[in-house]
Amino acid sequence: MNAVEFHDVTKKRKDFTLDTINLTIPQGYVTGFIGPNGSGKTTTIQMLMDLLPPDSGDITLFNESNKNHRMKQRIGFVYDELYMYEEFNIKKMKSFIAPLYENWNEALFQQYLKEFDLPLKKKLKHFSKGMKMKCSLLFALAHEPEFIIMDEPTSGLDPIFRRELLDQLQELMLRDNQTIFLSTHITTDLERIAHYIVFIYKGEIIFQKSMLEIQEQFHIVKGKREMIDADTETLFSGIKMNQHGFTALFEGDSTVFNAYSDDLVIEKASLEDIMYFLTREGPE
Ligand SMILES: Nc1ncnc2c1ncn2[C@@H]1O[C@H](COP(=O)(O)OP(=O)(O)OP(=O)(O)O)[C@@H](O)[C@H]1O
Repeated sequence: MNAVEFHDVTKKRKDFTLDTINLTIPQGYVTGFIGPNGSGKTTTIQMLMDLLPPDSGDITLFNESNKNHRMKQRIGFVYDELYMYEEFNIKKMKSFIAPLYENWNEALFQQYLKEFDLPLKKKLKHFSKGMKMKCSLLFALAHEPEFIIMDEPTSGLDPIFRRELLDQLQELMLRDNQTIFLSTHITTDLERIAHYIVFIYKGEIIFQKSMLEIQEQFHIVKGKREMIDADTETLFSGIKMNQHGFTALFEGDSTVFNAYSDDLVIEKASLEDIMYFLTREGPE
């Protein structure tokens, strides 16, 4: 079962097009959403949350249209922009938000408020970026959503809270059928908690794969310069040359290089490596 499905979704903006997006977010797993700046991650999430209408295509949430407002009860949305409520403090915000949710858990709210060390009566406009993110997280978690959507949740957080947040998310995953979709530039966070990765670049989904497939399929290969010619070049992505040799990304079964094991170094590629080499113009 998928928590979310995008079917042929297209959105044109001034200098940018999200082009025929098809993606799924499987229920019960953590899916990481990665891509360089300006690739379309926030635009995709805004459309998912029905904050921005697509030009064409359709989006379903738990097999129903994402325009169905009942679905919002089941979602916790975490992001760092709370500007609508800048004049509010947490106490006032709670008086507006809590009644909207059937599953509002006041005890959990109080527990997180204490854990996150947030002031109840300070205006949100005086909050730091990290405090805003924690505040967004507080409200998202307090209604016990079964699906949490996060747009760069760890970006403004100090390393200690970031790690605590990841532990918290891992704990939430132990709950039945919890689903998390999380956009981030901190790919090492995803290497710790994600089961699936969606990679978007220039408005196109480049791949959607499980972490297991990624670990098995992507390799960094290093070798001598003279090994790169018109034929071998096509095997690799983002070839990087220097005076000592080449480094490139290889996608596939690395046993094809077994006969060259004395001349090549082959390592597993990290998510950062994959992003870097797939978006590089090579060879150079
Ligand atoms: N309101 C808008 N009007 C027109 N273009 C926009 C608007 N918001 C975003 N864009 C453009 O859409 C493209 C994708 O932006 P988006 O914020 O979705 O990318 P992103 O992957 O989330 O980037 P980042 O990692 O930098 O947050 C960019 O080229 C951006 O300039």
